[in-house]
Amino acid sequence: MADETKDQVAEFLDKLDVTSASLRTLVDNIRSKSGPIHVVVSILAGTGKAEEFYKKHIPKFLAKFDLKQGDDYTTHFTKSATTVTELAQEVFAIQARSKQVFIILLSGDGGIVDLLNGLAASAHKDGYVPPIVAVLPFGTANALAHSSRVASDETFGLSTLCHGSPKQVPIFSVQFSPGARLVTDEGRRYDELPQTSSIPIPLLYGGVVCSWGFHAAIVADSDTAEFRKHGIERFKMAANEALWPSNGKGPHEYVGDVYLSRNGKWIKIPREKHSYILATTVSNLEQKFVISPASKPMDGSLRLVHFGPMGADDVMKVMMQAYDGGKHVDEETVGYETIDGLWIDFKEDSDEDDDGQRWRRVCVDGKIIAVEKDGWICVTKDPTTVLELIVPPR
Ligand SMILES: Nc1ncnc2c1ncn2[C@@H]1O[C@H](COP(=O)(O)OP(=O)(O)OP(=O)(O)O)[C@@H](O)[C@H]1O
Repeated sequence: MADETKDQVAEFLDKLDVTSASLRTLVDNIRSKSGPIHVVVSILAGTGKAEEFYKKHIPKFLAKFDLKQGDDYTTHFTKSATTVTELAQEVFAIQARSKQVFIILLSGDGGIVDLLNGLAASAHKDGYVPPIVAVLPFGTANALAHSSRVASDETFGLSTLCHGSPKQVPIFSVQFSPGARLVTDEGRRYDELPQTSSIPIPLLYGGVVCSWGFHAAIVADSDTAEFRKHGIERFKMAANEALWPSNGKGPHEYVGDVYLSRNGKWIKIPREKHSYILATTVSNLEQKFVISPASKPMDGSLRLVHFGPMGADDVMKVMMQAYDGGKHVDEETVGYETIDGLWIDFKEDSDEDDDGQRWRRVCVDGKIIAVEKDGWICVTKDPTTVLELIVPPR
């Protein structure tokens, strides 16, 4: 963290008038109903700066609102990749049966998706009170935070936390064919996914992106401790390897049948091979990477960006246009449409070597799922309010 940034946060805190902050009202309201307050610090998110920031600023910040650690709020530092999911299932979901839970989350998109999935089963039951979450963006891409303008100044989201108000996080569900597995531990492990309770169909919820092809590949390939050291550059490094692989082949042409649904009708994309299939509820996948320029903060729309096989230079050109304010969607070669759902039948047929699996990797909000040979996924908008996120005032 740059010294200048530290000073800007400290300066903001010194000048903060807590009486005029909407957080004052929110905290008073939550405390009057004995609602619990939690701070969750994802210590390995991004380049690992969340813990340092927490220690320097958060207890001091919360003390301004008469909140003391232990008495008024509980702090949780992640101990493993499953800490946030476990907290959501074992603590927050139970409390949310009757109370408004308030969570300050120092993490990237991964912390949000873990909360969503840990709470989703409870959220579909009567009496559930959606927790309010304030995110301080300490991840690599922070897509949800950038798209909802949470971190539009230099206070790491503290200004939004003080002056913003809660809004439903629009979500989608992704159902997978039964053999799909969650890829963890830098691609070395394959874990079971949660299932719908009634039928053995693996199911995940997302609030940012579901992709297959080039995007999923670079997220998957760059999710190693070695790549993570490079911060946001890790995506560009992985992109270069995917576009100009060392075996001299061009970028992979992903084989499958892709259908989108709109107004109750399923339409097949008229192409057997693809480079990029990406459904998203947000505008920005990174601060400057505007994948869906028509999406407005938390507008509840699901949009699809897609294109067929292209040479490496052309794929790179499309990506650069996305970095240039989202101009790629005006290209004739790029499909961009509002959808209600997405279905993919994977036709990548090799399963003897790693490559079959490799080309059937799907990304849901940064998580990587390997789908089995002849498998499928189905993405659908879900109207349930699982979480509310504090977003800036208009
Ligand atoms: N103590 C820990 N031990 C092991 N893994 C951890 C620990 N803390 C966090 N993680 C993992 O690190 C990852 C951090 O994800 P998160 O999305 O918050 O950050 P990011 O991937 O850098 O950002 P973004 O998703 O915004 O690009 C998650 O997979 C999380 O489970």
